[in-house]
Amino acid sequence: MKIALIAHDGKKADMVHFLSGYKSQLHHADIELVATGTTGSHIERAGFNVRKLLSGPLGGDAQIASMAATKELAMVIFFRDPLDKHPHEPDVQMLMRICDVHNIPLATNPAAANLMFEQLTKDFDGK
Ligand SMILES: O=C(CO)COP(=O)(O)O
Repeated sequence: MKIALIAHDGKKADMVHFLSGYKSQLHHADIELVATGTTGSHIERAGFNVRKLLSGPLGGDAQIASMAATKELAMVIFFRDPLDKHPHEPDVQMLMRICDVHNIPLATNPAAANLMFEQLTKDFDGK
C-alpha cells in the first residue's frame, strides 16, 4: 500500500510529529511512503524510508495527483498551511479535486490523519 505525504512549510514539523506517533506501523512491509521533495527530506531525516518526488512548487503535487488518478494511492495526507500563500495553489486544488474524483481518502490536518491512521493500524492488528 502506498501512502502520499505532503506538508506546506509551516506544517512540516507537524507532519514529522504526526508520523513519529506511528513509527512501528509505518515500518510495516506493505507500506510505501511517497512524498513531495522537501517534505520527503524532513521525513527521511526523522528516520523513515520515503520515496521523494519533485518539490511541490516544481510539480510534486501534480505527480501525486497523477498517482491518485491511477489508483496507486491508498490515502493522501496533505497538511496544508491555510495561513500562507502558495505560488502553485492551482496544483494544490487540482490534487484535492483528483482525490475527490477518485474517492481517495484525503486528510488535510492531523486530526483527520489520526483517524485514518487509527483505522489503518486496526487493519494491521486484524491480520
Ligand atoms: O508545496 C507543497 C505542497 O503543495 C509541498 O512541497 P515540498 O514538500 O517540496 O515543500
